[in-house]
Amino acid sequence: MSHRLPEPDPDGFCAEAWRHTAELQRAIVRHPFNRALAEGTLQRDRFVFYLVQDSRYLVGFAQALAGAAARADEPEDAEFLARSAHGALAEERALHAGYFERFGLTERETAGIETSPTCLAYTSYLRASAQSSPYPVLVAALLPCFWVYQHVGSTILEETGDTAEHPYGRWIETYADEEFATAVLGARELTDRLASAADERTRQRMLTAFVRCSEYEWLFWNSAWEREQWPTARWLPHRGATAE
Ligand SMILES: Cc1ncc(C[n+]2csc(CCO)c2C)c(N)n1
Repeated sequence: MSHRLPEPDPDGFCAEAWRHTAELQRAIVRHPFNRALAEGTLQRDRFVFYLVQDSRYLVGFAQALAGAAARADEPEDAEFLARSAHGALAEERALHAGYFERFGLTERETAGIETSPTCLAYTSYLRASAQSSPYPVLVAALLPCFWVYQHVGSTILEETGDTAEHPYGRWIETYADEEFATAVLGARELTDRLASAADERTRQRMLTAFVRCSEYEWLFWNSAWEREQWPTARWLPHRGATAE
């Protein structure tokens, strides 16, 4: 079942951030990668590239969430952030046990796929935010990961309807399910609350972080569509994949 989210508080940060990125959010849903994913015509190697990058992304994202949990003022917020960090790592494990196995992906094949420039840039931005941005700015950087995915997942699910026979059904279900929708609402509520207590400069920085990470979400799908490589790789001996 699809779970469309209720609209955010119209006077809050989230409503403003979504309005600000509305065109980009539409472009994300309409990106050829997501069109092909919805239609079930996405080529295996594009999806494999995406899965491998995503499993690396999830580890970095979980580290940034754990950093946010360590900095939260309220125990409930720390619990939410730590639970989300656990969720991201559980998702990474599930990718391995589920899709990696289903697509017959061996360690050798995945190790041969270099972490892409986009994946490294996005995770590096999140890790750097966890280290040196004010806590509200870090939370705003983490929000697109929740919200943009839920938006894409629920929009695709509305188009596909029944996912039982869909080759990417499990992926679609994960990001359109109810538990995940609850997590998105939690992330939005936290972000709105921090923004309403923040000064104008911090709020501006929150918006900048939200926009940047929404851009990285687009870049992430685009990099899988194009199977983005390091243009410099041709001058280097073949490297096995590393975390960095
Ligand atoms: C590039 C990229 N962006 C967002 C997600 C979605 N996501 C991953 S973990 C998590 C929250 C914790 O369960 C969310 C929303 C993804 N998989 N890959």
